[in-house]
Amino acid sequence: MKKEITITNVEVHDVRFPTSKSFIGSDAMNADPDYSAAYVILKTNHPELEGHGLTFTIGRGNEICAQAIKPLARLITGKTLQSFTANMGAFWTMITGDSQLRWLGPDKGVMHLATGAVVNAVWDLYAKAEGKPLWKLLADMSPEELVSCIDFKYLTDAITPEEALEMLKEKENGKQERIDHLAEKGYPAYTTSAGWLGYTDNKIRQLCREAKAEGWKHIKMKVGSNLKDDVRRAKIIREEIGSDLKLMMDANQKWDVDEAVENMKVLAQFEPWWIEEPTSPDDILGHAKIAKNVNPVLVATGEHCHNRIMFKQFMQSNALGICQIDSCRVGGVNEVLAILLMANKFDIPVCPHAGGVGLCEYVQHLSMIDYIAISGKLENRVIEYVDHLHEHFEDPVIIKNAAYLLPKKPGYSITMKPASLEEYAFPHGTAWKQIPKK
Ligand SMILES: C[C@H](O)[C@@H](O)CC(=O)C(=O)O
Ligand SMILES: [Mg+2]
Repeated sequence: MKKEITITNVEVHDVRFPTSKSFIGSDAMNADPDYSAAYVILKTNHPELEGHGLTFTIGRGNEICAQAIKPLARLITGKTLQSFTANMGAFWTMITGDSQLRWLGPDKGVMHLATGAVVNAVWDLYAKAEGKPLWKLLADMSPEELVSCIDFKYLTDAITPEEALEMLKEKENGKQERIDHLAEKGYPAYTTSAGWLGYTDNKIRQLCREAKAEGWKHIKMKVGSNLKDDVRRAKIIREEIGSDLKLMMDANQKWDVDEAVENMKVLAQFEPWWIEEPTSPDDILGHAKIAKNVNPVLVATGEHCHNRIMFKQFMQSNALGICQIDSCRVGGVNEVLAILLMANKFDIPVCPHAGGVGLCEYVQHLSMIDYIAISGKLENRVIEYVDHLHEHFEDPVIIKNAAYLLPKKPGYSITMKPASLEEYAFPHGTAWKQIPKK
């Protein structure tokens, strides 16, 4: 990075897509989500260079996230990008450690969602300034540089910086081969788009048939409405996809612990690979109990896991068989790196959450860096794919043969088209003009 880059202003946009109209994204808890983004643009002293980031919400409440970004914006406005990139770990500690804001967080709730948007926007700016896609920016870092991005506070009983360094050094060998592999084959993906809960049986049947014909090998369905419906829908899906394809189930926090175990005894006949969010995402011991009792079905969670410390406890207590990192539920790239390293230490596959707007664009970079530099593995790892709203991004994901292709353009792939930002601005964008506000 040759020129000095100063963040001169932070724009915040409340962007919402009326996905609830067609039940896109619907599940047992979220019957009518409007996929939304509290969206940040970092303006700099170089008009052609901006950092973009978002945090995902599902409609009402997006404005609260947008508001929460504003006090964080104060912490970075007027500062140079170089003052952050000189020590990305210190940057992250500064953003999450403000002595007056920290009563609202840190590491949880709206403040942490807002943190994810701002931190990711800084990483996007960093990657763009270096002319590299985010995965490449990270892949080009030395093990020491990667470790220095992470705040290990509260984690050292599970992983120390020294252990993390060792792990990363071990994976230095073979990095280029893994990049070449991704360039040729892409990173395996699964689809959630066939099984939203609000879809009719016929629609699910049709979408599963299409997904199989398109070459998808893994399909996720929503469960948790009521057991009879779950069984009927699972039967339809298995009829369409046969027994070779992997089926995953997502209850979106619907059940109590014992109810989850009982329901999974019935749903086990459909041979799900995992049951996702079977109960409250905060109930670590509950997940451990479920995991013990539904084995060999794995328990997956993470899209509502607030922070690295909770992930640590899920891993330490065998409560998690699949780790579903979320790119902006936690505080952005720095915190995700910590979670990826812990998952590697506990030998837990990472299959990121991407059911939302922009999440596929984000998480492809995270899984790719996991493969290239951290776990070095693809076995039992798939990135979620939802087939919605990619047309609003400048550098949308590309899926071929049920795999994400390696992103090539500089940045974190999260820049939305200006026309989309305008059209879907809430509440005054043209897309919202004819729609009654809920
Ligand atoms: C409300 C979202 O669509 C949610 O259902 C996504 C999700 O659980 C997933 O992608 O997994
Ligand atoms: Mg889910």
